[in-house]
Amino acid sequence: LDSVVRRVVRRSREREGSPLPPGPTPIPLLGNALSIDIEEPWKTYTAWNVTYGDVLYARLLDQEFVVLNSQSDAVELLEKRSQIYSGRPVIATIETYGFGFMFAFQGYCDHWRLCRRIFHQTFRPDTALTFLPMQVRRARQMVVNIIDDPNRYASHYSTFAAAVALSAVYDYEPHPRNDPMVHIIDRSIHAILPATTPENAVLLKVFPFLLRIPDWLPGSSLKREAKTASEWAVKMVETPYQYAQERMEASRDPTISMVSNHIARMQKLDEPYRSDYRNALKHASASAIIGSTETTSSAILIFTLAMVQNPHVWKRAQAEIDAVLGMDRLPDFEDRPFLPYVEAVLRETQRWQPAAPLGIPHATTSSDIYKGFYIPKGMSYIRSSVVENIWAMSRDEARYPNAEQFIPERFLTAEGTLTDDDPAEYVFGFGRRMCPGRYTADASVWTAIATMLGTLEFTLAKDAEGKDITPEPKYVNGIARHPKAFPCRISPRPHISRASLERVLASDG
Ligand code: HEM
Repeated sequence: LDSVVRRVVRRSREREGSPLPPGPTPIPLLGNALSIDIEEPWKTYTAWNVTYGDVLYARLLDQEFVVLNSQSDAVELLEKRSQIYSGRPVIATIETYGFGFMFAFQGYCDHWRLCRRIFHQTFRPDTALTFLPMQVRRARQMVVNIIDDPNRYASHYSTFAAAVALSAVYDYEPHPRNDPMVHIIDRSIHAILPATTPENAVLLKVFPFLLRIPDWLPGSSLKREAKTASEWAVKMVETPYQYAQERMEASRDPTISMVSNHIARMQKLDEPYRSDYRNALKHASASAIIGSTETTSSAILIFTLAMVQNPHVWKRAQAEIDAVLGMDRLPDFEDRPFLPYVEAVLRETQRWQPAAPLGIPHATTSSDIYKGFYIPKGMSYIRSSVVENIWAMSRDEARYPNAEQFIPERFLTAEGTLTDDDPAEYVFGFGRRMCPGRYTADASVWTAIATMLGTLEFTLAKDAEGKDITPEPKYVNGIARHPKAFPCRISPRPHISRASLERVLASDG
């Protein structure tokens, strides 16, 4: 009791009379747990905006959240005061599930710094440019796979997303289907997803004994899930790394990838720094694969949903592509500046259903005062996060009238040129923890969308009686969010065939 009293006194001294940001009144112990939509908390925080304003405070059991609903506050704190806003809260389940290697979830420490530096050397804007031809080739291969087997479109999207990352990081070219490395990634992501849902994180925190109960007792499924996930985590870190290492040793021609570049650098280092570096390289590499697969494929799924629901959009985009490129060429990056409507479709895809609606929570390394409010320190006697509510930014009705609707035209001027409003300024997060894969992500999603628009049509699926099936998407929610595959019909445009695409792919080399 004495220590709790001391902490409360210390905190009230720190606060110097500044109140916490406004928010609904918490009830003892549970806090606001009963009024937060645990499945989609971003929607609750967005709804609270009206009553409590842009900066608000909520508590869920012993976790407290300062939620930033506006882009300007997120820039003000997470960017301009990034020195103290770049930590991460501890998410109990991540470690338990064996995914502590992901630097996205590590605090503001030296290991995170080294991982991020290694990552940045490969994915910064100028080096990311070298991936563009590979990304175009992969997008075209994805369309061939869709034409071959349209019903498994969601799986082709994840293969595309994984293939881009695997090429860049390990110089690994997966098979279009049933690739063993893609299988490891898929299984790992599915194993870790439950750990990132707030329900499981809270369950494990409140009932940590769930991890210790015998396998045969009811309730032991969490323990089993955690064990399976940890096994996949080891495979995820080690298998592709070994592949790259062995390939490098066996080959006389130098391979070009993040891992081979850094292994070469590492040889010049002395122990023990060399083993720290090797660890960081393995962790940065596996983080890149996990960070890119779910988010990139989610964006393409969201795009597909928007196209099926709004056929006038893909028709207008195709008219633009045909007018600029003609009918005998597929979009490439040099066409990008001349396709403003396609760009507007990309922006609206990112805004309409952001793939990471709350980003990844930040934590402060010391307390702060902002707009007269007290912002608690990340690791005080209760854990505090500072959350960027990307969902709320995308739902700002003053900036995006009819925000629930998919309207690419909102990013175009009356003359058809692009406006200055680019959701990339918030969908990738803020400050020192901002998504370091964003240049590659943007290029992957653009080339996927542009290639699909140039080659495919998106219509409603029909039921057994020939009636249209209207998709009612269900979302899988965690830190990242994606719609589950829904019935739809994706077919080649009349002038496109598998053979014509194969010819293009052969000439791509
Ligand atoms: C549409 C695609 C993507 C979206 C919407 C997205 C979004 C985000 C967001 C919101 C964050 C958290 C930022 C913050 O804390 O403020 C993040 C972090 C991260 N992203 Fe992405 N991302 C995407 C693709 C990628 C790709 C392709 C990669 C890898 C090549 C990647 C790797 C990472 C990593 C490693 C972090 C953690 C950074 C850190 O904690 O220092 N992401 N991403």
